[in-house]
Amino acid sequence: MSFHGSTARLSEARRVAIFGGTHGNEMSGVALVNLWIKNSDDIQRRGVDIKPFIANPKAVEKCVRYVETDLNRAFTPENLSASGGDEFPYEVRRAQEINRMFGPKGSPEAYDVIFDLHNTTSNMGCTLILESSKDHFNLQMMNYIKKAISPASCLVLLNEHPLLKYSTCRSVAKHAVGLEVGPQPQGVLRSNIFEAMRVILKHALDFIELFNEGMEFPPCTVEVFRVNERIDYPRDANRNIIAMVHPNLQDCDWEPLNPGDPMFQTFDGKTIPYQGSCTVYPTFINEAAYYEKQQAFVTTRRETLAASSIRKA
Ligand SMILES: CC(=O)N[C@@H](CC(=O)O)C(=O)O
Ligand SMILES: [Zn+2]
Repeated sequence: MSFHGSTARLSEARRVAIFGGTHGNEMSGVALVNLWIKNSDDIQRRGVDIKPFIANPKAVEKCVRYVETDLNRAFTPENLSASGGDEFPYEVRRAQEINRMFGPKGSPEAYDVIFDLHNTTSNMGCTLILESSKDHFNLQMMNYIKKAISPASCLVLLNEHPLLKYSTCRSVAKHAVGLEVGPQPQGVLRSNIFEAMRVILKHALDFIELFNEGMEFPPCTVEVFRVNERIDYPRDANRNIIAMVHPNLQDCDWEPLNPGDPMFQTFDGKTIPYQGSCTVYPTFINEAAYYEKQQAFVTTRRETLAASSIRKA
């Protein structure tokens, strides 16, 4: 990235991938990517090579999140640099293959953008997930999408936490964009969720086309929700869950949770309040896939990021 005046000059985004089925039971991404593999009319853009791709075909076939280990946690430097083969879990071998096809991660040959399509059982609506607050291309894309879909809304989750960040499939690309749409049960297709995902992708690809054509995007600000803390369910000495998300919190993703507000409800009816020190914005509330990760929800803090003006180099 170089600066002329205050405009960042960035290389164009010629190679773009759309991943569905990173988790085999999140059906909107699976259906959209399979549709686009058959007929790519919707995703053609001038001057951009766009590849729709099923990331975890074995998990899709079985309609499970993963076969042996979570593919969206597998793109660690250790996994990607390991040599050998058969002794590794299927998803680790698949991560190495994806890294060869779309990476190598961190190299100049890597794909420019990877969109990774997910569904959540939480009531999160349309959420775009970023991994860096310093990626001005992605911040400008967020601003573009938010304006384009208005008055509908989509929120930006920033997962830049030193301990809570994980090694995603999309992190192979120079610009990683997660798209999380819910609520939708695992293994289920809902037309409204499918449609919301399709429309966001349409605007995202429009942004890339305009950028490649030389449009300058002026400075802007983007509201993001930065991942702050992971909250587990209350458990007994045997690690069994003893409470559920409180009815006042259930489905209230992105709404402020204040100290003292009800958070969990025990099986015998007692309320457990939130005891943090300030207002937070919970999300991924009661996500089905996160029971095994000991996570009832994640708290976020709202902040405003400044994006510099950008233009193709
Ligand atoms: C429900 C779900 O799978 N969420 C994604 C979020 C992401 O892509 O960062 C995950 O845990 O990998
Ligand atoms: Zn997922």
